Amino acid sequence: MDSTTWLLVVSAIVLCLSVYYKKKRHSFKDWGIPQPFEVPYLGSVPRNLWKNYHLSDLMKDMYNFNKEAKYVGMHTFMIPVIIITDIDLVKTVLIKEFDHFADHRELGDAVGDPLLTKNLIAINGDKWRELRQLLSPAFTSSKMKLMFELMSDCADRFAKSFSEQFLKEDDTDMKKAFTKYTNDVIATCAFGIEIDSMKNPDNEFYRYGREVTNTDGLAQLRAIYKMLFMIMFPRFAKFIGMELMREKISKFFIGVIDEAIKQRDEKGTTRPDMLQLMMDARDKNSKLDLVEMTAQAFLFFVAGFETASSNMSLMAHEIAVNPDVQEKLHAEIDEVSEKSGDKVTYEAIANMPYLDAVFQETLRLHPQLAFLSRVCSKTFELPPALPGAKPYVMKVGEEIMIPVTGIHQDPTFFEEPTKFNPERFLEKKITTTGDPKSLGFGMGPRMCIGNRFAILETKVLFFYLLRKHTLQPCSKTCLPLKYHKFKVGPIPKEGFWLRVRER
Ligand code: HEM
Repeated sequence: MDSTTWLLVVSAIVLCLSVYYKKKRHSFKDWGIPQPFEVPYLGSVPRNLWKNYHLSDLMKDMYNFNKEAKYVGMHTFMIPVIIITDIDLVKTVLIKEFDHFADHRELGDAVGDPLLTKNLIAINGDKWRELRQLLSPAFTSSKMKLMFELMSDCADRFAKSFSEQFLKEDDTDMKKAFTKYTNDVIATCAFGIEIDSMKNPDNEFYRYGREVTNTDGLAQLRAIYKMLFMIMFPRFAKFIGMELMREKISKFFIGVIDEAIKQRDEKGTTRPDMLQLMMDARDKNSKLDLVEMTAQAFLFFVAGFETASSNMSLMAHEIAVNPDVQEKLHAEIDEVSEKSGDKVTYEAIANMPYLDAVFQETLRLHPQLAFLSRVCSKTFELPPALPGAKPYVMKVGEEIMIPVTGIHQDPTFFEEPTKFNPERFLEKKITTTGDPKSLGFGMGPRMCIGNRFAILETKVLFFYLLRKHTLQPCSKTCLPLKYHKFKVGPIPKEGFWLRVRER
């Protein structure tokens, strides 16, 4: 081909692409919805790739893009998204009008693995309502009280191994250590299996847990883009055999649950764990089959393993770099320890206001999810984005996001928002449930079902850990803390390193 032909071909391609783009992209501006500059076809995604820009920075920018607006618009690649920035409207979509925004984006047919598509977070509509109702009794305070012993044993054992392994080290990889604890807690509470990952880090649970929640290098970013590709081009993804998780892993987890159920059914034994509660629900109305039970246990495993351990790492980091906070926490732990002796009780842990405030402040300053997401399930008219603009009618399938990091760092809600200050939660003006300014566990009927579980396992861990240890920054500690742009969660590039010393 000569150069003129090349030029014609390239121009024709560019023309086709721009006509297609104009036809497909959402014209937010026609509705008076503010929208920042975006790259054609990629939307706001590239912002996340240049400079040191983390997803939470994107959410802060979107929240602050137009302070007058109730919502703004952006695209994730070609998918249009409405970002809700008005706090009353946040409450409306998450609670008051929940029926219109009850769904999550589905992974679609391309993701064939039932463990990823049949779990609570992935399903919608009546199926979700039924399953949520069925699983909710497993997470009540009384059930947490029953599981407390299992957690407490793991925390006590973990703290002892922690001393043996890390007191002589100059620096300790805290996230790696905490995933061993969260792995053991969730294995015992969700799967009914007792493991000691500090002593035996080669167990399959721990190995597969690390694989499915891999946040090293570009692995996590690759997985997210793969997932978006599967959502946008499901048939092509299926055709080329794309998979999000190795089949071997899925088979392993189904095998574990199958074996545990068989053993309990045969021997007639019971155990105060999540599997037992699902088995009881199965016996009452037989709505849960083996794969569905495994899908739930698997989701609890992933959430418990990764989200909870990241949150613990951030809490440890803030405790280490804020000696005044650590001092107050030590004082509270010593007081409770004196009264309760070697083994702490559920009631004692539940009545530690400073420990609670440190947990809440960690989740405020470093929410695990930078945004909450909902898909419109019934047409809904949003009020005008700006005074004088038209109301926007959201259609079924359109997506909204709530920019959690933007809200959590808004100085009108939190004085000196970037400062780690647990005292603000001692005043009890803000609660983690039912307050649209505090969204670390989400809000409304679709909020985190495991929030009590996560709070309890974290508190009991820090009780046993800080009773005997002091946490200090070391040469590898990321200071000031900066999340790595390629990680989805709030994780620094170098990970979470601290020095641990005996008190
Ligand atoms: C500190 C640890 C954790 C944090 C910060 C966290 C946070 C969240 C958030 C923000 C959501 C979305 C809520 C929404 O969209 O409104 C969520 C959903 C969920 N979380 Fe957690 N989570 C944690 C630990 C856990 C644990 C330990 C479990 C299970 C044992 C769990 C199970 C779930 C489930 C099943 C959902 C989906 C609920 C639904 O769609 O109905 N989470 N979590």
